[in-house]
Formats: sequence, C-alpha cells, structure tokens
Amino acid sequence: MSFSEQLKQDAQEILEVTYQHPFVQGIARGDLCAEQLIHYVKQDHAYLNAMIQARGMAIAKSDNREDMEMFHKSIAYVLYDEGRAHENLCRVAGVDYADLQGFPLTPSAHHYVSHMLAAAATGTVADIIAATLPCPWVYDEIGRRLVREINPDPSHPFYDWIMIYGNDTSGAIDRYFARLDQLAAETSEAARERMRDLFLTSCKMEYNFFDMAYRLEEWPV
Ligand SMILES: Cc1ncc(C[n+]2csc(CCO)c2C)c(N)n1
Repeated sequence: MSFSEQLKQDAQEILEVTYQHPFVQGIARGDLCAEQLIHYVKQDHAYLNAMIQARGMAIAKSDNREDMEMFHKSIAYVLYDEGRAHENLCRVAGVDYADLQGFPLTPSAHHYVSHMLAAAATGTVADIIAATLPCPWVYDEIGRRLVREINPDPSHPFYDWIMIYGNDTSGAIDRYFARLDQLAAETSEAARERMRDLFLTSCKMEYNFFDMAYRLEEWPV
C-alpha cells in the first residue's frame, strides 16, 4: 500500500465522524441557521488567508517549477474560485460576503491555522503538503458523498456549495498525493511519521472547524 493510501485509510474514522457531524448533515438537509453560516464564513475567510500563506511558504521552499506550479494553482483557486462556495452560504444567510471578512479567529480556527503555519514555517515541502492536504481532501470526500447520497437539484439551498466541493475534476488532490508519495519514498521513517502526524492532525481539525461553526464557538474570555 502506498504512503498516501495508508494515510487515507488511517483517516477513515475521522472522515466518517466528520461526515456525520450536524454541520455537514445540516448542509445535506439545508437547515443550518443564519448565525451558523455566518460564523462559518467569517472563520473560513480568515482560515483561507492562512492557507494561501502556508502555500506561499511552500513555494519559497520549493526547488522545482512543478512544485511551484502545483502550489501556485491551488493558491489561485482559493483566491479566485472558492469565494463562490462562501457566496452560496451568504445568500442563504441573507448577508453580504464583504461584511464577513476581516474577523479574528475563534479558538478552533486559531488552532488549525497555527498548526498549518507552524508546519509551513518550520517544516519541509513534504510537511507543508501533509498539513494542508486534508483541507481539499476532506471537502472532496464529503462533497462527493453528499452528491452520491442526496443528489441535490438546483433548488437545494446549498446546491452550489455541494457541487463546488463534490464535483472537482481538476486532478489537483491526486497530484498532491502523488507528490507526497514521491517525497515520502525519498525520506526517513521519522520524517514519514511526522508527515503522518501532520496529516491526521489536520483531518481532526477539519472536524473541529465544522463543530466550531455549529456551536458558534467564541473565546470564553
Ligand atoms: C476549514 C476548511 N477546510 C477546507 C476547505 C476547502 N478548501 C480550502 S482550499 C481548497 C482548495 C484548494 O486547496 C479547498 C477545497 C475550506 N474551505 N475550509
């Protein structure tokens, strides 16, 4: 089994619990309240800024054009395309996306951002891929399963969100996993263990992020 197949297998339980989380099931049923959607979008906008920064740091650590292009393309996706998913949630919540930008991170989002940026600042290119790949991978898995199980039509309130994440044909995720396998093959067992830990921790933080939005998490003080 390849390194990335093993990672995906090890993350299956986290993925299953995340899919069953009431925020994700609320997307499926179309019954999240405006406050939960607004909380999610505020935090996700701030989170995606950190994702762009982490990948920018990966470019700074890259020694070849192929890796630079891989990171560049996914930065461009976040900058120019991912806003459409947020626009969908804002439309349902009845708010303007521009009004949800520039807010401080709540504890769970802060934790996830710090985890990614620490990996980006102190780690290798392989570490950065491992820490940032659960972000598109978990959404791809959830989105595809939502498409399979509820097969939404355009009248579903979260049709755009589900189709954006559940219907990605860019091949970017497979490309990242293939590169991770190459880098894993060239390094030590200790480095592979660190990559595995970064990946699984980010998977758990994807769960926390949905939970943060669902519970309207704020700093206690
Ligand atoms: C907390 C959180 N995790 C994952 C995503 C999804 N996502 C972020 S960047 C990207 C594509 C480029 O990698 C995708 C699919 C999100 N929006 N928010």
